[in-house]
Amino acid sequence: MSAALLSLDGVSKGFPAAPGADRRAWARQVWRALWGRDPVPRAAGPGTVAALEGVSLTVRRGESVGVVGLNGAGKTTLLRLAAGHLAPDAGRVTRTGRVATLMDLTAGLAPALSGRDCIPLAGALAGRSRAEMAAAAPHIEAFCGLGPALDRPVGGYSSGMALRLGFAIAVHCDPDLLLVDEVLSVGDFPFRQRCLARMMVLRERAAVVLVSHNLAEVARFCDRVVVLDRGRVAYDGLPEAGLALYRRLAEGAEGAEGAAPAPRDSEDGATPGFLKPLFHDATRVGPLDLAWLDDGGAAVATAPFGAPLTLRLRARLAAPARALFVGVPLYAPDGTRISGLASDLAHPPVAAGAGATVTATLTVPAPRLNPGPWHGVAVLHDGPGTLARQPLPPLTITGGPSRHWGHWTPAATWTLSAGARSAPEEGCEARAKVPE
Ligand SMILES: Nc1ncnc2c1ncn2[C@@H]1O[C@H](COP(=O)(O)OP(=O)(O)OP(=O)(O)O)[C@@H](O)[C@H]1O
Repeated sequence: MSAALLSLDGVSKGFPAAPGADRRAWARQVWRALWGRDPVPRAAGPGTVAALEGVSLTVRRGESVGVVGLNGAGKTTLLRLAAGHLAPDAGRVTRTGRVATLMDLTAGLAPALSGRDCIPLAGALAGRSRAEMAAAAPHIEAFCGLGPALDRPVGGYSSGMALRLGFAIAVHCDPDLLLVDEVLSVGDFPFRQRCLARMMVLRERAAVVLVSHNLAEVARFCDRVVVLDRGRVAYDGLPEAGLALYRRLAEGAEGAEGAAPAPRDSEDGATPGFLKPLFHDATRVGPLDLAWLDDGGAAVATAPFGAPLTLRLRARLAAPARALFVGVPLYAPDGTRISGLASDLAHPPVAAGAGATVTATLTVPAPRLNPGPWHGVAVLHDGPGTLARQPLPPLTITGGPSRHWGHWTPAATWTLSAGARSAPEEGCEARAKVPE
């Protein structure tokens, strides 16, 4: 497992709700900065808005985490705590490595200075040396694409221009953790695409936390989604289920008092962690009936190496669905995700009424998966929403090549020759085929 760059452990944060309390809160911050503690321990009371309550999450190198939630859910507060701009009232925030933030477009940009002169200034505020920023400056200038405007005072920049400069500085500060709060929305479409592409490169060796109301961008960029609901983590896991929950919150279906509890990871300790979160919206679909089938249509728990694999899904709809399709992420015995198969790539989504039985079959004619217990998940979608996410039944692949490496052994042929002069005339040649 890769290194944790950010951990929030039971973090709560409140803000004074009473008019005039701002000054006392400011004095408290100063006291805390000077003495490292509050003048008196503070608990969220009637005069306090609880922005975050008991939030725990860990962000690791290589992750791109989208944070979504309705207005006032606590997203910005979470990011400001993560960046160290705010101190928690309770709990602990731990950061490792270099952090870069893109939360306030004016941060590090002095209105009277030119964009070019702001580069070392913003770098210094992020803890980078003058030499580091001098080395990064040509890349920053090229990435932001401001041209001659880079020599104009930033006080006259539009918000999109400030974003270009701020983003270019943040990503070229070589951060381990990049925290981005919604600001991308002010960029034009081509620049936003460039930002996403750059963040994709960055996440290979760092981690990115992106607060956004743009669900398409979150779906495209993030491999994990945290949904905040009134200061609490309502969901933390794969984007598809997280965004589905967010949409329901937005529709008011789950945000209201007395609504069904937010879907969470299965409590079932037997399910490997990499298959989670599991999810089932019982108001829309019954449990998924899943089976691996042999050639004769009988359910099997083992399959010989190389034999065709057929998975069948059946489920009864409890509510009408407009665009049903199925996704099947496949995981190797060690938990590595090796593939994802989606029915909508081969077959258009289907509509059905309440009471209908959905049946889907997936056949992989020559999978050549290496021996061992394979895992997977069946995900039943209705358009952008997820109805259920359930583990596949156990499947063990048996037999196969006498030696094997990695996750699969493709059908392949070899030639091999050896000789003093030109092969194969003077040497010997061997032709071999990997066994079927
Ligand atoms: N400085 C502050 N003083 C008082 N209340 C605050 C302060 N900052 C945040 N809050 C309150 O904390 C709650 C969470 O705010 P936060 O800005 O974190 O939400 P958000 O999810 O980022 O919202 P949005 O989507 O509207 O940007 C809100 O009720 C907000 O009014």
